[in-house]
Amino acid sequence: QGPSETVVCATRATVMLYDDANKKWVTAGSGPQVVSWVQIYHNPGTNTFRVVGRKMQSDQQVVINCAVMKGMKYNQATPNFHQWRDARQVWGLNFSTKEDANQFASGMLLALDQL
Ligand SMILES: CC(=O)N[C@@H](Cc1ccccc1Cl)C(=O)N1CC[C@@H]2C=C[C@H]3CC[C@@H](C(=O)N4CC[C@@H]5C=C[C@H]6CC[C@@H](C(=O)O)N6C(=O)[C@H]54)N3C(=O)[C@H]21
Repeated sequence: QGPSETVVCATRATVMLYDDANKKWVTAGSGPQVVSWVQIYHNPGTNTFRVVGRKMQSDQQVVINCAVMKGMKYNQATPNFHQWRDARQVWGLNFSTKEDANQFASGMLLALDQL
């Protein structure tokens, strides 16, 4: 979180990427598939939002750092798996509970609404 950023929401999720070449979902980041702490940051100065996720393990590896684009479609494919496209790839968040999923979705929809 930068100095001028506030946290819109924060949940646990496994961050995934769709590997178009091999037509399969892969977990983002290197090493073992662990749950990440995924937050949406808001920079009120520029009115921009970004999704930042860090593995909940010792190295806190950043596995996603992606801008929320105006007009982006946030697809709630299932109650526990939500996805969206950015310019280059498709991101997926696999939530352990519907509550976590709903928490994140409401933060994302709020962000999209403010852009
Ligand atoms: C028009 C458009 O871009 N369409 C996108 C969706 C979209 C629409 C509108 C705006 C943005 C986006 Cl993103 C699109 O169709 N895409 C995005 C890439 C994704 C890839 C595969 C196929 C395989 C079937 C489906 C899928 O992924 N699905 C089903 C639930 C299922 C749930 C869990 C995740 C977890 C890992 C994998 C699994 O279970 O092993 N998995 C799944 O298997 C998960 N799908 C999709 O979903 C595909």
